[in-house]
Amino acid sequence: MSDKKIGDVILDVKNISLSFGGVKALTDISFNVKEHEIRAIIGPNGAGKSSMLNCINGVYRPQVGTITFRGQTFGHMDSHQVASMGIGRTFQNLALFKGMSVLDNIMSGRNLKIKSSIFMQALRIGPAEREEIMHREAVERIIDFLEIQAYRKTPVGQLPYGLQKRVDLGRALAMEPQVLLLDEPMAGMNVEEKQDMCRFVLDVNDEFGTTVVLIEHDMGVVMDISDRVVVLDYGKKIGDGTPDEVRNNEDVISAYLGTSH
Ligand SMILES: Nc1ncnc2c1ncn2[C@@H]1O[C@H](COP(=O)(O)OP(=O)(O)OP(=O)(O)O)[C@@H](O)[C@H]1O
Repeated sequence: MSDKKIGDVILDVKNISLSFGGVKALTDISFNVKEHEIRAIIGPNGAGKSSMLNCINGVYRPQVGTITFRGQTFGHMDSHQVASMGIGRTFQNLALFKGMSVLDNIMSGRNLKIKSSIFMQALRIGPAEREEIMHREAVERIIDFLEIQAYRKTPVGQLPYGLQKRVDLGRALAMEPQVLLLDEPMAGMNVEEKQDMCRFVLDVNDEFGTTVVLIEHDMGVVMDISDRVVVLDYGKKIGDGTPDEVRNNEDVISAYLGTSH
């Protein structure tokens, strides 16, 4: 990859195990993510990728293990706490407000940052008014950055799928996360949409310095944009390293790259 500066460990996943009844979704998974890195999690269907992301973002509660984010260790936190700490996410299945405009959807991502009371907001008085202007400016910057100015007022449900995914990214960026979790950001996209999304992920990483953790099935994309890759298979970690190291790992080749993915 480029000569960008990778920092210290920002997110440290240690010995995570997660079961659903008798199904072991994750067994003793450890890996870390360094500041400013693009870190991919790959693996065949059912390998445990989404489960891993959902442990980090507080949706699932692992039975064993810890996650340390910027020096703070937790076994489990709820999604709201995780988001407040600076871990943002996009969703595999879009969870946007389809009837609302692009602008309002991205604005909704700033909820965590809004400090004034609902009462002051409703009356638009004093600090609430100044705050609204500030949030609005931040959202407009994101809209410019993602090149969706032309659709600012368009209801999200009327946009093509690739643009909806871009709005989803915009909403996650609106909370100014330090770490961004992307669950299959290019799934269902055509080649051109994938290229655009790749460019935006790289730009977010480069221009905002945001650390990115992504699950992605498209191996070309993963190998192109990731600094390091962790590979899961049947809930276990079978590989961890640079794209080249992972590409040449025998276990990975037989478990994953040899399949039809
Ligand atoms: N909420 C749940 N309840 C029960 N089993 C679950 C749940 N979530 C995941 N699992 C099981 O845990 C295992 C790992 O699933 P997970 O969705 O994390 O894999 P994945 O690698 O993300 O797969 P895919 O690539 O198909 O999205 C699977 O056997 C799955 O059936």
